[in-house]
Amino acid sequence: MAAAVREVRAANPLAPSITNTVTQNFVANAQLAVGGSAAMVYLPDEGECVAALGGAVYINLGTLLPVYEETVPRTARACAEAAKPWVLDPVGVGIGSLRTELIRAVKAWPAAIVRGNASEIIAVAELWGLDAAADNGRGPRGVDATDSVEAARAAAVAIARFSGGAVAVSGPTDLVTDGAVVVRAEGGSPLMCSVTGSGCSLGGVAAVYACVADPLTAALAATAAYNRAGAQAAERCSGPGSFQVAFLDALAALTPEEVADAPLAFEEA
Ligand SMILES: Nc1ncnc2c1ncn2[C@@H]1O[C@H](COP(=O)(O)OP(=O)(O)OP(=O)(O)O)[C@@H](O)[C@H]1O
Ligand SMILES: Cc1ncsc1CCO
Ligand SMILES: [Mg+2]
Repeated sequence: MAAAVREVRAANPLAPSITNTVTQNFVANAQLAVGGSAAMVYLPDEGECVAALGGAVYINLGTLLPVYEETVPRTARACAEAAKPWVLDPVGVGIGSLRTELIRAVKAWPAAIVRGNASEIIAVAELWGLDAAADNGRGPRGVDATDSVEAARAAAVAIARFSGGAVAVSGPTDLVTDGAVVVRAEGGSPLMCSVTGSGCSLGGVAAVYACVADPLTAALAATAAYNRAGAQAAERCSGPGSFQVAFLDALAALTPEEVADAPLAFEEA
């Protein structure tokens, strides 16, 4: 994790995004704060182009446009063909039919990291037919979780075993797994739920680290960085608005050691 943080600062890797219009700015700024480079695109040929240019791609389904019916599968396929890791954030899975279709479609080119809140991870495992234990989810309420992180454990492990990558479930305690180990990470702040895009930008930062590290290390580094920076920002702010500013400052100031020393609890999956 420390090496990933250090290498990103040294190499300034590009992790392009296809991501929602609500939080694009926060995603890009968080990617820059950790030392990465950002580029947001919408069109199918641009997705293929940036898949070739970038070290890893972030795809977030938060606010779909008709063109995404082409952009998302073509970009995921381009990543798979170029052996580039990509990060899936299945925001709002369950809203409308296109989201469902796209998540079904990209099962063919599995993401190196699937990042979402607990309800989204449970819903993806169900959609991909991966895990019978997962269908006790209550389903996302719009873009927010209604399930606990622990309720998504089996779904997260099933997705990681299927993809061969990592799954990061965010919440009060984060859970990250590669299908062999399950890691829990504490920290952050409840204020992160009052700033839209805390999760989206976590996915964007995971993509930056995936440019230089394996999926599990990248997901853990991003999660640990968020927990550290979130806790520090909460001490320095006076509410959600100043929290977001303090959070970006804290993210930019994190040392590799602070990220690597974040408390993590490992167990066998
Ligand atoms: N109660 C909490 N205490 C501490 N940290 C939290 C809490 N809730 C969420 N977080 C942190 O906030 C970040 C985003 O997680 P969250 O589950 O809110 O994502 P999300 O629902 O996908 O967000 P969004 O869709 O708005 O981007 C993670 O780093 C997570 O650890
Ligand atoms: C609020 C919201 N709506 C669609 S995407 C998004 C950002 C948080 O996921
Ligand atoms: Mg989200």
